[in-house]
Amino acid sequence: MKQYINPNAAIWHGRVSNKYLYLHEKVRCAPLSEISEPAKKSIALLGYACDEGVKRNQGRVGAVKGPEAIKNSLGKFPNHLANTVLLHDVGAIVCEDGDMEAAQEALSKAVSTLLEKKQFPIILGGGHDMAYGHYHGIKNYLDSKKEEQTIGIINFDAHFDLRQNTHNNNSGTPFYQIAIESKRENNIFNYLCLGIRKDANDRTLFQTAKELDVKYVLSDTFQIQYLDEINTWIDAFIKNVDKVYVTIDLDGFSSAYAPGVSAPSPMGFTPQIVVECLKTIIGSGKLISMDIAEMNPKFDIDGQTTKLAASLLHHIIHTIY
Ligand SMILES: N=CN[C@@H](CCC(=O)O)C(=O)O
Ligand SMILES: [Mn+2]
Ligand SMILES: [Mn+2]
Repeated sequence: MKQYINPNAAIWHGRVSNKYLYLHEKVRCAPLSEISEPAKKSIALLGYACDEGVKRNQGRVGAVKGPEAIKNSLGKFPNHLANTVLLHDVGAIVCEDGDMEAAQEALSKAVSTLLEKKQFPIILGGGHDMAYGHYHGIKNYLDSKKEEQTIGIINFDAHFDLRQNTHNNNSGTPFYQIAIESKRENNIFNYLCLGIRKDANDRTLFQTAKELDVKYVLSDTFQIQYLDEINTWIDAFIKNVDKVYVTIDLDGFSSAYAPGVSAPSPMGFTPQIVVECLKTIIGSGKLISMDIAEMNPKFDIDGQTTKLAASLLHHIIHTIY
């Protein structure tokens, strides 16, 4: 596959214990083609090293280096996974000659392959255009089972990413593209956004969200003191779908926590509320795949954003299994 690179073992390093105390000691680097159906539970980390969508959306580029930065940070974290749980680095999807659509297509195929091989995929980006490829990978996998399973998308984000793709596809259009395709195929578009900023989405985006029956929680309500209510909304959303795809756009976090993104949010949400919501979502047993988007090391300060992304990952991998 032209848009794919093998894992780079050199990025996994840290304290050496020789007792698997650290995740860089636990992780196994394996190209996608070498992943086989595991006897045990297995997590696969795949990069989406592409910021072409951010560039097309007039954003600040740099997210192409996001996946490696997150993996490198995660490697230094302690490993509390059971020996029976496997953790793989399966490399990254890359964008050749600005062909973002080919990268999305390659991502879609890679996600389907991982699900087919009974892995829990975690995709690390990269621009949020990866959501389009990621969603299709899940959908194609589920459709191949002919069980007509429905997918609910839960997006932690300051932005709807429902821009119309009249001029081009980019990091601001993935959920609009999914919505239009769902409509064409007579499928319900199940989309819940948590942390939407009124000062970062114009009136037409709110109007599009209304027309598409998008459920959302504004950033001023997406706070820990409203957790019970938020959990009620999440539960109600999940009840209506068979599988859940979670996507976390790092630019939804306050820039106090996540300065290393293309479009920072000074008044964004906290890590605490996201972690609590993730517990609810994972507890539902319906989470099929997830990603972390928009990591941009070029604008990070003292590695805070990579460390936040790695902390979230650490929490997730230790909660799902
Ligand atoms: N993926 C990000 N999308 C945002 C970017 C906002 C910005 O550049 O300020 C959007 O298009 O709304
Ligand atoms: Mn965003
Ligand atoms: Mn986004």
